[in-house]
Amino acid sequence: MPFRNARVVLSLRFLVPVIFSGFSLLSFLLALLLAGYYDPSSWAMRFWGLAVWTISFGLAYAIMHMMVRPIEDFASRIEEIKEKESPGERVPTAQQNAPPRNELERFTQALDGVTDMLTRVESKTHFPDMVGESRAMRAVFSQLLVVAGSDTTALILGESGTGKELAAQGIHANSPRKHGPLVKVNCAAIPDTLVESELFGHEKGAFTGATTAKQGKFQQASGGTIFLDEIGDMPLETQAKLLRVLQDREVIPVGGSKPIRVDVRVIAATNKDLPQEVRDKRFREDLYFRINVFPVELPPLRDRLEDIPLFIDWFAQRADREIKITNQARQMLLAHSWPGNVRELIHCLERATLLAGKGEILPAHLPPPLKRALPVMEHQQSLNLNDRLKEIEKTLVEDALQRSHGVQVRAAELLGIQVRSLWHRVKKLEIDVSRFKQ
Ligand SMILES: Nc1ncnc2c1ncn2[C@@H]1O[C@H](COP(=O)(O)OP(=O)(O)OP(=O)(O)O)[C@@H](O)[C@H]1O
Repeated sequence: MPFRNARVVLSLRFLVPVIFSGFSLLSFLLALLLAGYYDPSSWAMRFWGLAVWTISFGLAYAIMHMMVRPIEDFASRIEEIKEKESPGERVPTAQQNAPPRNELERFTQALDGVTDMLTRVESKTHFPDMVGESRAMRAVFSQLLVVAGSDTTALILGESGTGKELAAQGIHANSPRKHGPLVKVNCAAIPDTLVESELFGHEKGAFTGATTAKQGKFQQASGGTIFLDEIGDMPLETQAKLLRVLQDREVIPVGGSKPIRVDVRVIAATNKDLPQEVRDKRFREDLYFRINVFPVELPPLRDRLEDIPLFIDWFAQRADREIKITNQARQMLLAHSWPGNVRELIHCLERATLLAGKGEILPAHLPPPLKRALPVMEHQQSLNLNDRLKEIEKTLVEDALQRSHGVQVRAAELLGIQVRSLWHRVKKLEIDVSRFKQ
């Protein structure tokens, strides 16, 4: 969006005068034509034509310049303030890192920065418990904020430990139902036979052991939100009943016959591939469509490694102590693929701070899977600068190719470079692109 703004500004500055002077010239010629003085071979007419064009261009340019200049100055001032307030705080992308080549880029970068700053401030206010300033997380925060404002069913997707439950809490806390209850149900943790009575309640004597009538979670959540965690593990029979509740907004307790109205907003979450579950007939297709109204996908930690330093600071704040970490240990945290995501990172930091005592966290304090990166890092450190840069470049290019499944135009976009430049690098680094194609 800011890019477009900058373009608009430039168009205003140059295009408007060109159009305006063009029209002036045309009107001048038309006036001569109508008055019967039009003669293309006349030097006087050419002279006055040129004069009309130049004067109208100059006039329009001066007016546009006066209007546009304050906007550009404003953008530069914000850029300066931002630099002073948070020097080096952000991890810039390849494109952001490059110095601006012209006015247009300077302007675009300044406005991009303002947008970034605003969303970071916003996400900290709205989701104080969620750490993350990476682009991927800021995209998630905006989606969470959008869905929070409505009563729509939200479906949170993502690997285990990526923060799905925190996201659900965030949606509820930012929703108009925030003063109502947030009731959590872990569909995977309840025995199949009890899921229905847990969700919808039961009447007295509905089954052996039901000595009293009991309200279900849907009723408990009335006026608020119900969070159906691990919905992919819900038994098929209960899925059919849940579908009816979502359609009719009524529950019938087990053993009962009278429907009870419920006013509940539903948030569901799963780490399962629901379309695959549907194909395997373990999840009802109609329920999938019913809950897949507004899906939000939480990125795995390996796709937002730039958030790791923030997690270290956040962890130190929670532990109420300063945590020092050696450069090598930090590099190891960044080199790990974090299959257990944030949960694994938190456990790793807990363990390392305990082992480190009052000292710095060293590579030795990190768990064995992280130490696997050590030989690679040592190998990298033994290389000279050019070879190290070449290895890093190769890793980044290969990573982009991996993520784009070998589509080079997409990989170039991910890297923020021209596709020609990518071709050159692929050749120079002797990368076989075909192995990334699906
Ligand atoms: N962005 C985050 N900021 C702070 N803590 C986080 C973040 N994401 C996850 N956590 C922490 O990681 C742990 C796991 O998070 P959570 O239970 O929300 O994940 P989940 O995706 O629901 O996991 P699962 O699928 O296994 O239930 C929790 O301790 C949570 O506080």
